[in-house]
Amino acid sequence: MLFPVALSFLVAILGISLWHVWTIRKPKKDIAPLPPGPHGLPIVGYLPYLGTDNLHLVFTDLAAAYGPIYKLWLGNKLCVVISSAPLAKEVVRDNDITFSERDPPVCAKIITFGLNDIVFDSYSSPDWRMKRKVLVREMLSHSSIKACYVLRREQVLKGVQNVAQSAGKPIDFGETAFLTSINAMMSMLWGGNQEGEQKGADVWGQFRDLITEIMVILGKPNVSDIFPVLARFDIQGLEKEMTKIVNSFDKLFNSMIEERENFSNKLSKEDGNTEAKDFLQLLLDLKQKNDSGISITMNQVKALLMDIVVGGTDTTSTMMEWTMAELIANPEAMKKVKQEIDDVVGSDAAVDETHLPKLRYLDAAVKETFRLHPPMPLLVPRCPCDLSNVGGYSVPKGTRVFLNIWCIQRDPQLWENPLEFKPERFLTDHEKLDYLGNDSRYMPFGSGRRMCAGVSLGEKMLYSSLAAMIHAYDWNLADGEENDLIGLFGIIMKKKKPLILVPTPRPSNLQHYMK
Ligand code: HEM
Repeated sequence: MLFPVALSFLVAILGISLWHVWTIRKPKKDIAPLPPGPHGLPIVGYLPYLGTDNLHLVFTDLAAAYGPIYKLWLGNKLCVVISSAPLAKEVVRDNDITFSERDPPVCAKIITFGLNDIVFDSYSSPDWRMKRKVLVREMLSHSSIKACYVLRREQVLKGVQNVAQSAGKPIDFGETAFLTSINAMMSMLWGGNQEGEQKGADVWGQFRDLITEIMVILGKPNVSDIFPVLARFDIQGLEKEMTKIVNSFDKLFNSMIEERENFSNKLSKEDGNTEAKDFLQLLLDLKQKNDSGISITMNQVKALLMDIVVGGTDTTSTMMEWTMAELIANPEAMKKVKQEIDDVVGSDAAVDETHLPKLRYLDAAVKETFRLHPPMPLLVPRCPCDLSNVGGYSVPKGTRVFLNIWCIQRDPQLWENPLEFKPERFLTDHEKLDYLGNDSRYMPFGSGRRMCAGVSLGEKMLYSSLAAMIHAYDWNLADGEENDLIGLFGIIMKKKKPLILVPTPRPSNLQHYMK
């Protein structure tokens, strides 16, 4: 008697459980399915199949198999990859606010003084708005960028002068470009009043080394991001390394700030003049002024400095290297760029920023390089703050969304002969495309509310340094070197092999940079 009762009880429990599972798993009528995607392994998901380099290429191959929107699991993280212009538009324009969150990696939280920066802070935080306003409207406004032009120009001239020491010898062009852009950036950040050239050079050298280390660590996949439950063990030791770096940065920032505060006090006592044009002073002034309605903490000041130094230097110099590499590989285009610079600047002066609007072919060549080699081929991943729908598929809240602009900017349906370097396309059929992300076929600086905050400064630094180098020297590939145009995926996609070139001075032009 007892047995049939127990059996019916068990059947009832099983029935209820099955019904429960069925109702949970069964997609609700009005909720679209998740995008298709490859199967992975239990626990680790698709992670073992991603390989160790060139994630954008793996993602592009998967798009050929699964379509312009697909999902994959990396550990227990759901990721969605978008690889077509119309779907990218749905994300960054039509649903911009929903997709304006980030999903910051553990190491990014450390290096940004606890998400006190702009790149990784949450869109919904009022602080993010305030910081972005400070950077875009105060520090990088048209008048501020103009005001620190002298500091930038001095470093471009120095960059050209430094190359003169290696005339006729092979040099690593990427390294030269990096030195020029970090020096220009540091000068704008801090250069107005630093005491002692040598001291400045030493500190800038330390920044340079630290930035390189940050890029290496941020570029490594971190087990703590994929399995957050393991984060406290820091299995690869990356968080420990990043903490060391942020401590070094902190020391450098503290000494810069202290030195500046002492210097400003001294000045104001001596002659009542506290005005300085560099970014550090602008930030410190804002921190002190309460009447501006902006209340910024010291950690936010440091994190903003970090965004500028890290976000603005490697990107700019990497693009100098890629553009030079494409011009070396395409001598006809190089000839046109050089001819245009010679026509506009002549041999009576050095390149300066007033020449840039007239260098239309150079502009087209740089844009074409951004198309083929965007330094952030997957942008900075987005994260929806709510369940959303893209291309008829559900993208749940918290999904990490990659926009594969590398794939979109080489899509044969959008670009004629997409693999060819053809600057002319930006003078004819694609003349209207710019860096503002209004057209989802082309967005090397991103798009929408989270697009790059430093476009105009990055553009000025890149164009003026490159034009000056081409004006002052002829550049040729060093003997035995290859110019292979292959990228290596990382937080910034650089050339896999460095570009080793031999500079030959163009004496009548070079003299204007040596003063
Ligand atoms: C060639 C130079 C540069 C390139 C290619 C570049 C590219 C990018 C990209 C692709 C993003 C992500 C956009 C998105 O998610 O849609 C970004 C974000 C950002 N960039 Fe740049 N960038 C450059 C220069 C600069 C400079 C010079 C600065 C500052 C002085 C800067 C500051 C930022 C900041 C603060 C963000 C985060 C914006 C946010 O999340 O709200 N960048 N950049």
